[in-house]
Amino acid sequence: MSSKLTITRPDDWHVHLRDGEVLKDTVRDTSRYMGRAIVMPNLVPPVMTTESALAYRERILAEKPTATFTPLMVIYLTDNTSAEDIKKAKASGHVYAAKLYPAGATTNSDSGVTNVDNIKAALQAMQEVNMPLLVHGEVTSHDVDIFDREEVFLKEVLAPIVADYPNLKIVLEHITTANAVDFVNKASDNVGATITAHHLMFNRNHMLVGGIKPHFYCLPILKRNTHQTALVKAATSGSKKFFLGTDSAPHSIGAKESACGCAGSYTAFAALELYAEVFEAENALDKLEGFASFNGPDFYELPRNTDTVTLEKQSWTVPETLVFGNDVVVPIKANEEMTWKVV
Ligand SMILES: NC(=O)N[C@@H](CC(=O)O)C(=O)O
Ligand SMILES: [Zn+2]
Ligand SMILES: [Zn+2]
Repeated sequence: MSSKLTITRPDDWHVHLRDGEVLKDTVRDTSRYMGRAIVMPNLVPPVMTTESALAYRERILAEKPTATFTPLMVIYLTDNTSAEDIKKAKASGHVYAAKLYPAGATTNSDSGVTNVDNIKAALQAMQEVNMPLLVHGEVTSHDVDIFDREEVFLKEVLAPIVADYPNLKIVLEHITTANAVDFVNKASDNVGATITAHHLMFNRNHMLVGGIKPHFYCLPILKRNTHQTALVKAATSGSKKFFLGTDSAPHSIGAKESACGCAGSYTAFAALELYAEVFEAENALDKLEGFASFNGPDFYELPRNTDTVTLEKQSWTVPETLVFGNDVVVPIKANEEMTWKVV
């Protein structure tokens, strides 16, 4: 086993950089070796217009990311997003996608879409201008069990969208089930999916056995180990439909370790290292470059990065906390050993 691995510079196709005083910390971590990042728009208030996306982009750039880093902006779909809004976003040259949050499904999704019928004009325009639809794929009805919400979304919401807009590019974000893997595999090449490092490394036992561990609480929630196994198989399969999206979603320690803790896990401090552990355990390190550096840009029809990053076999301990503005965030695998390091 060689102790070094050099791959084309990766990108993160789903990340939460947040805003304000924490932005310098998230931008530093994500830009450390990611070439580009699809920046999620679920701020308060959300990034709903081209103007707010461009202003947010300027705030990110003002935090002086590494010279190799480019933020790719996303607008947040609401019941009121029009075809004109989409065309304007596309024409800006800096908005690369629009995001469907079913209203109430996850962190800061209250202004999201209440019924997909309300965004027909926007979806039609996205199909026309070739702007990908990014999807948080969970239904929100109270009578659907939280562990079934992704599976039900596939049947009730996503399948009709795929059928009605066959030329629309769709990324099913942060997939968590074997059902989602099957759905994406059976769909056309216009349908892809991101997979997080934490959904590859963990299942619901990690979150719930031996005490409830809030830092594993994210949405869609970790599922049983059979689903985890299906995700690992998909990510390491070499299929071009699956690509790296960390869904790194930091919340301050107090917001997580709470009687009503926020959903989201922080992984951007060591994203590629976490994925490398998973791929190595599967004897699939040769598939990491496709997943991390090729499949995403190919799906988005963007050029692949042209320089490289090198991972080295190196043991190090994840800090207990990391600086997060004036507060701290507890990273995934806090106090635990890592085996790879980007050098
Ligand atoms: N994944 C999460 O658990 N949380 C994300 C929102 C999201 O991506 O659904 C966040 O913004 O905190
Ligand atoms: Zn989400
Ligand atoms: Zn997310």
